[in-house]
Amino acid sequence: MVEQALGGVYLVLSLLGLTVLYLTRKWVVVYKKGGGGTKKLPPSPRKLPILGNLHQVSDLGHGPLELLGRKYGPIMLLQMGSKPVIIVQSADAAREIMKTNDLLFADRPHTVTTKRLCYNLKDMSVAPYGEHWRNLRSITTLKLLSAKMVQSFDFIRHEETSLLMEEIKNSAQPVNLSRLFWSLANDVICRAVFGRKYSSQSQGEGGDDQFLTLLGEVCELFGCVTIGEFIPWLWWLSYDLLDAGTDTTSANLEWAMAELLRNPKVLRKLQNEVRETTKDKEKITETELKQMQYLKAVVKETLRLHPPIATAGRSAREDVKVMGYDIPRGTMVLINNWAIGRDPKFWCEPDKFMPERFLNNNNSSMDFKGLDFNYIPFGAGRRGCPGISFATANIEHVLASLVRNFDWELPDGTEPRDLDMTEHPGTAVHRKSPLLAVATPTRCYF
Ligand code: HEM
Repeated sequence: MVEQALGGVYLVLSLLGLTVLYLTRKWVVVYKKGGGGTKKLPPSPRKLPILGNLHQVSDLGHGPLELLGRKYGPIMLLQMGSKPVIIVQSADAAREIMKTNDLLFADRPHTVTTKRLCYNLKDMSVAPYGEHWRNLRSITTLKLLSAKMVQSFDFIRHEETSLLMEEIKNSAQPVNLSRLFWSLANDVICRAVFGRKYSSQSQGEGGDDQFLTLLGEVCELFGCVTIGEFIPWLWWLSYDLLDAGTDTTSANLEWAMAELLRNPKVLRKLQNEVRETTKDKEKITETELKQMQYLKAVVKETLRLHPPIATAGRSAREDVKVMGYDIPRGTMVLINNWAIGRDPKFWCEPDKFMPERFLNNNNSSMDFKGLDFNYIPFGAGRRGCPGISFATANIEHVLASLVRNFDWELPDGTEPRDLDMTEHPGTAVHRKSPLLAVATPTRCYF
């Protein structure tokens, strides 16, 4: 009996050993074939058979990756089960991917889920580089999200922001800003895309929540990752313009208000600028927003510390060398915007919220165009975000209105330094706990 049991264990162990040998050999083949000689691969933490590096970074979150990068350098190779993934965490390495070799990295990685839910990769954000993607991209940048079009949505931003102000004024305090921002961002984008909104607020206009329920269900489906689809950043790729606009914008507003509540001096400085610039005006228009340099610095600093898309994904279209290392065709590449925005080699006191850093001479010309690779919250190159103007117009308008019309404080006497800033990665990186704040309307309320 005992002998039989031991025999069984021996058999299982042997089979396991053979599987390990086979799989390990397979990975080696992936990385050695095609070039003739041995390839020079980026440094990599020690791997386990079958699992590779899965046990070290189970979900490829931006924080754990940054920690690992401190040991293995700005470009490293992780073996996530059977998938090799290159992690890029410095401005120099990002420049080589998104500028020097932009065309060779103009594909997105995809999974079974993205293929199924994105019309077999017909959606612009996941479409492979080629004619179909180029057509969608030019329609989007030249028509849907052109500067002229974004300007034409001005009235939508005004109406929706005024509704938000009214809701905050009439709500029981404290207000749940996280919920309000999500609903506002979704209403603005739905009105721009479909000409109507779908939140319960619009029930009287024949609106219903079915659409939002469907959107929620799609989010859930993307949340159900299968083995081999371990990469959280891919979730945001799922929804066309709709979710790209809603989730990122609301996350940014949430973090901006959280940082302002945590830094009352910054909040006061911003309020002074906004109130001074708009003191004779009824509405905040583009003209006033253009003059608000501190507001722009607050938005930039929020996107540096809390980029909603913390890691941007690309895929190598051909064998290519980056920083002297060989990257085989088809390899997935993750660019950690979050780590780059906090790199102490470039940013002094990187974890501190200091909008002033964007007003000083060295950084004042930094914008979102992806020309300076120390700061790429919207990505860069051919696949860089086409929604920059749409997003910033919305964010600046809402933030200016919030600090102009209300004084803000944390509920229940919470000290600013005690505000919980834990992140909750998902489609976009939001706060873990909803942001609650007490709003007191000011004399200049409109
Ligand atoms: C704060 C707001 C936003 C941030 C931080 C953001 C960030 C990003 C990033 C990092 C990428 C990947 C870029 C790359 O690979 O180089 C991206 C792509 C994209 N974004 Fe945004 N985004 C924002 C808002 C928006 C809005 C409002 C829209 C549309 C209305 C939008 C539409 C898209 C689309 C369609 C892509 C995929 C582009 C392609 O693959 O060709 N985003 N975004």
